[in-house]
Amino acid sequence: MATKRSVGDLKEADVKGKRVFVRVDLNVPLDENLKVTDDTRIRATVPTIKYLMERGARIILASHLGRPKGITPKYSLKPVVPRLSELLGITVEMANDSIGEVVEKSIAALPNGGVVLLENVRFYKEEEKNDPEFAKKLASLADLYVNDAFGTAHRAHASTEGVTKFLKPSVAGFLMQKELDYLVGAVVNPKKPFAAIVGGSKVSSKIGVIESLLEKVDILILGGGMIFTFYKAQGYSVGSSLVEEDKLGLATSLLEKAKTKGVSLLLPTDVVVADKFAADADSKIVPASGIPDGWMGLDIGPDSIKTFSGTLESTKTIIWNGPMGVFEFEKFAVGTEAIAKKLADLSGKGVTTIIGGGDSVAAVEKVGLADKMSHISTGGGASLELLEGKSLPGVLALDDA
Ligand SMILES: Nc1ncnc2c1ncn2[C@@H]1O[C@H](COP(=O)(O)OP(=O)(O)O)[C@@H](O)[C@H]1O
Ligand SMILES: O=C(OP(=O)(O)O)[C@H](O)COP(=O)(O)O
Repeated sequence: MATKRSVGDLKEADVKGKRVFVRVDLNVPLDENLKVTDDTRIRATVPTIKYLMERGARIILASHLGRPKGITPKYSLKPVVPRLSELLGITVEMANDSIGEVVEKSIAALPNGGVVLLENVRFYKEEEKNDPEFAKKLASLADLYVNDAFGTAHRAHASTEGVTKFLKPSVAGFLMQKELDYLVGAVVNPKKPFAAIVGGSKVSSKIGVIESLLEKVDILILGGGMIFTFYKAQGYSVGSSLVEEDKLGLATSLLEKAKTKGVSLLLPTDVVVADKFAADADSKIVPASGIPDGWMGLDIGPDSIKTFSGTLESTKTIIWNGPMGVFEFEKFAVGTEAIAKKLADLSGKGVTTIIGGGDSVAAVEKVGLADKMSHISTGGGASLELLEGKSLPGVLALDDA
């Protein structure tokens, strides 16, 4: 496994009275009223923050939320503050920016053990560009750097990678360490047969991962928004379903590669289609090859659930990232919930089950099955890239142990 695990240890850092910049992943799902619908990622940040609070550090939290283009109020991190404050037992202060004078003033006023949350770092385009000037500005806010954002460790951005060039020491937080310890162990030498289930909506960033997954897994099950690019590549009509037109060639070559490698690549054979993207849409079940014009696929159908469940029976390790459908709408949550139940059931029979990703974990939490799984990971894309054998830039950038 290329990703290093022996990263600098937070326990060796002297933090009393120091300004500690902690990159966390608070990219949580919000509903239309901007209410947090799953707090897994917030809870996961608590051990590192509490540890620093107890040792008198002055804590500066930074995160992104969503994929905003410039300053966008609906992607503010403000909705996270009440739950975070409750979990930490203090009032977390919210800054209105992530760099600059206002932020510097809030930090100067922070008492030992105090916590300030910076506004969404992606409100600056420089964050995703990993702009060195922006990274320098972030670095200037603090005396040391802790990366606890495992969910964003596969992104080489200013607050996950660039900042470490200007702020030392740069060490891993407890969540980062825990995720690496578990996932590297579980995927380097998985018990076989090994299956990956990939769905969700981040098609363009995850379809590329499939190529490497075909080298690692025995079974690959696809669902969610991922499938329509594969259908279209096979000449099926997909109505108004989510399709990445520029990935049709890649989809065709992946189907070929799976055959050559002897990997069972399973696509749903039936889908639940909707006449609009809404909770109260009209819906019907159609064969995968027959999505009518004007309809969009929002869930996998009952035959697919049956086939997927049967196939998973034979496995010893399963990693799942990306919901099977738009589970936020009850009507289209059936496939995701059925797969969650299947994995919980297999977990009880000794199969290693790993669920990763903000929305996938939210779906499993929603049906109350999270504690039945072997490992709940705060990273979807990050855990898939680890599985591919890739180095995670956010981890590579940290000091060596
Ligand atoms: N068929 C589909 N069409 C559009 N969106 C979908 C479809 N199936 C699932 N999704 C959406 O995918 C989103 C989660 O995708 P993603 O971010 O890739 O997962 P994760 O956060 O678990 O990594 C969910 O909000 C869900 O509604
Ligand atoms: O939610 C995340 O990734 P995930 O959906 O793959 O788990 C991370 O916060 C990274 O977000 P990004 O994929 O917008 O860089």
